[in-house]
Amino acid sequence: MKTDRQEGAARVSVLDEIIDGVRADLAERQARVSLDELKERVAKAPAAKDGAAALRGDGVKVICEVKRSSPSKGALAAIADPAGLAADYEAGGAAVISVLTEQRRFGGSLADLEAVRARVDIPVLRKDFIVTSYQLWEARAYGADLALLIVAALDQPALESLIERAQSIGLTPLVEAHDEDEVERAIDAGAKVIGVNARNLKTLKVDRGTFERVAPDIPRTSSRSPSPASAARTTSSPTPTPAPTPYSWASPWSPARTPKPRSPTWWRRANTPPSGTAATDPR
Ligand SMILES: O=C(O)c1ccccc1NCC(=O)[C@H](O)[C@H](O)COP(=O)(O)O
Repeated sequence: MKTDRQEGAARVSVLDEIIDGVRADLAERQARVSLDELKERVAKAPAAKDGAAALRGDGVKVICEVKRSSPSKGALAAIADPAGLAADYEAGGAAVISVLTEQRRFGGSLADLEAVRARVDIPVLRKDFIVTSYQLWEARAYGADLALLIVAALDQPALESLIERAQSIGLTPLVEAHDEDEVERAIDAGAKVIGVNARNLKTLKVDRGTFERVAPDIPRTSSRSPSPASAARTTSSPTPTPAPTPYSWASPWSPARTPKPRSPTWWRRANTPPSGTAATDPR
């Protein structure tokens, strides 16, 4: 039987194409580096920094991004020295540094992540298209404290299991959603830090009203954020100042909007405060 993807090219989204490339690159890395090797490296690594704590609190917290190119914008900046750029971001007041590690469309690498980790003291996010726990181990092995999980890229069981796995190895999962349904999926899956991307990753269209529309659905006990690149863009400027974002990171629950009716289980789960992360792998 034909799948949706086989029936016609029109049904294959930009996100699908990116993930196909990510899986091909991942297969090569898995052939070179075993999971056990990654785990050994993680065991020797310093403990992860608290990514969620870095994003909580009053005022706007900015995630600054090391990103050379993107499918929507093409080439952005050559970034010969990603660690130097990250140090500039840190000096400029960034709360977290996001490092694109996807190679084909974004020009990133795990080497960039490692170099940034070695230079800055603030938490570092691995920004990629994570579809397996191997990539989470890689993230930790190369120094990430947070890892991006994109709801649109994962079915619900995979999302739940990757959130759990990330937490179990000390990573803070930053779960990215684009609409109300994805926010609900993120919360149901146990996300505590939710990023709202104004860009639909399947069509690349941007709707600047997205955060305002979906933020009221995110409980106060979660950190909510516009997507990293909405808050701070990669720049070749030597001393970039984090750009202001129109949205406060932890803006108060909007009384102007009545949240959708939710089940008692939803409310219990959504309002359970972050419990911290376990440092050990149960496996
Ligand atoms: O930015 C893209 O073109 C893009 C396309 C498909 C999947 C992901 C994509 N970007 C991921 C990012 O790293 C972006 O920083 C983030 O999504 C927001 O970027 P922007 O919409 O340009 O502010």
